[in-house]
Amino acid sequence: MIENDVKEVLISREELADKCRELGAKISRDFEGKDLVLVGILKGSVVFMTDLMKEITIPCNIEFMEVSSYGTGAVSSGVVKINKDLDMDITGKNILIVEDIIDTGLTLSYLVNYLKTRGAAGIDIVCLLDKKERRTNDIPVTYVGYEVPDEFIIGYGIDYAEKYRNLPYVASLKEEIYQK
Ligand SMILES: O=P(O)(O)OC[C@H]1O[C@H](OP(=O)(O)OP(=O)(O)O)[C@H](O)[C@@H]1O
Ligand code: HPA
Repeated sequence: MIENDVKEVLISREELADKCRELGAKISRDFEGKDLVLVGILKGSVVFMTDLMKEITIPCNIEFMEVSSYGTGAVSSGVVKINKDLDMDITGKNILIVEDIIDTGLTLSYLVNYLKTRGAAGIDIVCLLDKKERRTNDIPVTYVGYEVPDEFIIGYGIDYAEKYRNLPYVASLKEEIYQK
C-alpha cells in the first residue's frame, strides 16, 4: 500500500477540490475575453490540470509539455530538458503554465524564458504548491495554491522515483524511503 510510506497528510482531497474551485473562478475572471492556453507540465501537473480545467468557465485551449530535471531521484540535476514541446503555435496567445510544485524555481524560470521566445502575448503561472524555502531562481508566480514545508512531497500527481502520483491527496514522504 502506497499509504504506508506517507509521513503526514498535508492537504486533503476536500481541500484540494476547494482550492481548484477557488483558482478556477479567479482565472476565469482574470482571463475573460482573452485567448487563453493552459500549458500543463507533465507529468506532475496531470491531476491538478484535470481538476483545475473543469473549474474554468471561459473558453481555453489545453497543451502539454514534458520537461525533466530531477531524473529518478530527490535531487535536481540542475539541467532542464524538454522531452515534449508544444503542439500549437502560441503567437499572440495568453499562456497559463499549470504546475504542481515549485521548488528551486529552475524548471519554471527555464520554461518562462523558453515560452517568451515563442511569441506569447503573456505568460502567467498557476502552481498548486510552493516550497518557498528552497527557491534559488526567483520567478513571479501569478496564482499559488499552498505553501508547503521543505520536505519531500508526494501525491496528487507528484512522485518520488515515479511512484505515489496516484495518491489522492498531498503528503510528505517518510525520510527512510528517499534516504535509502
Ligand atoms: O522548482 P524545481 O526545483 O525545478 O522543481 C519543480 C519541478 O520538479 C518536478 O518535476 P520533475 O522534473 O520531477 O518531473 P515530473 O513532473 O515528471 O514529476 C515538478 O513537477 C516541477 O516541474
Ligand atoms: O518535493 C518534491 N516532490 C516531488 N517532486 C519534486 N520536485 C521538486 N520538489 C519535489
